[in-house]
Amino acid sequence: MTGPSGAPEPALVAPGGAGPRSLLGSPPVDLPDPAEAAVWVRDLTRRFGSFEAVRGIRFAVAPGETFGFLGPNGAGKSTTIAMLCTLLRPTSGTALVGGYDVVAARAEVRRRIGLVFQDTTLDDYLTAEENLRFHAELYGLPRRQAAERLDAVLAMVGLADRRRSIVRTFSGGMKRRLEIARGLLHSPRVLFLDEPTVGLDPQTRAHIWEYVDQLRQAEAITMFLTTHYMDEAEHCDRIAIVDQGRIVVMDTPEALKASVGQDRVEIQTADDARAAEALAERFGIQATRSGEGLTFHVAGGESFVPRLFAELPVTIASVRIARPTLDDVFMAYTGRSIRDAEASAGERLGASPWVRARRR
Ligand SMILES: Nc1ncnc2c1ncn2[C@@H]1O[C@H](COP(=O)(O)OP(=O)(O)OP(=O)(O)O)[C@@H](O)[C@H]1O
Repeated sequence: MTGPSGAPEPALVAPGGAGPRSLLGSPPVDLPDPAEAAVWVRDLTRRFGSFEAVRGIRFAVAPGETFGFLGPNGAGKSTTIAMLCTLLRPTSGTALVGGYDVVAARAEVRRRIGLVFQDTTLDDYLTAEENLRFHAELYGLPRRQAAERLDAVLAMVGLADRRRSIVRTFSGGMKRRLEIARGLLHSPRVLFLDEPTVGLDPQTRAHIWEYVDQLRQAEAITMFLTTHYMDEAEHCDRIAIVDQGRIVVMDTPEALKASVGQDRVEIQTADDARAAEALAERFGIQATRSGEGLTFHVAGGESFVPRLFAELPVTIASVRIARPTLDDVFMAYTGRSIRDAEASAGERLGASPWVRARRR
């Protein structure tokens, strides 16, 4: 796999900032001392029969960091999170959470983590408060401590005034917020959120993120989340872009976008097919066609556009230049858009009865 042409290879930055790393294929990441990391993962793999869902990933998350796994459906995000939460045994490799091994010290790991999963596990027939109390008992929280904590977490997710409502009457967004509150109840060191906003409408997703961002300030907690929404990855301190069981690249969202280095140019023309041919012949640019026109990437979009008008033998109706997004980063490092990756994963996954059963 190759990086974006001409772009300097971004570093796989491990907590502590220890030196640059090369990154593509299976990158040799220098890991910090396991004792300094909230999550520490070395060469982790997971196979299902002959299929390798997670293929030797390596990364570390610093205490207090919000770290995201960004990738299309089927990339191995949930499988990784399930291993880190001790719900699935790795095939090989090592993973430590809060300094404890996820295989050898499951109970220690479980005490230190909170989970918010894609599928709701709330009891619909209990009130918000009863759901939380049940969880506090499971974790053996002393009664007074539980009561205080319950007040705090309900306030944190804006549900204090709905504490006595039956969960069945909650909207999807409220349920997700309650799940986040529950995940935080026992004051975990690391909160795992697997696609925390999947299935919610854009406005509710934005609200959930407001709460998550506030939590980061209030709790100084480490967060590990997965998402296939590019915009959500922007909330992370660092992200790992994952594809087909591998970490393709890992850095801050800003550094990743800077590494792509090229602007995205979208044009609408009188004849897109001819324009695409001319772009290839005259400028060596491969443009992709969408319903709305042509898209391509160049360094210095603004200075390129006048040349385009002067040299393209087709009338240009409109031009739009955009700075790189995480979408472009995904495209640059994997060679396809996350939407195409999702579509092909969908075809692949569609055949699997296991996945069909899991999907709502
Ligand atoms: N128990 C299982 N048995 C067989 N295959 C599995 C199992 N769990 C996961 N897989 C396969 O492993 C691959 C990775 O799945 P995983 O759920 O980790 O992906 P993901 O990135 O989290 O995507 P999604 O958001 O759709 O869950 C997929 O191809 C999936 O079909």
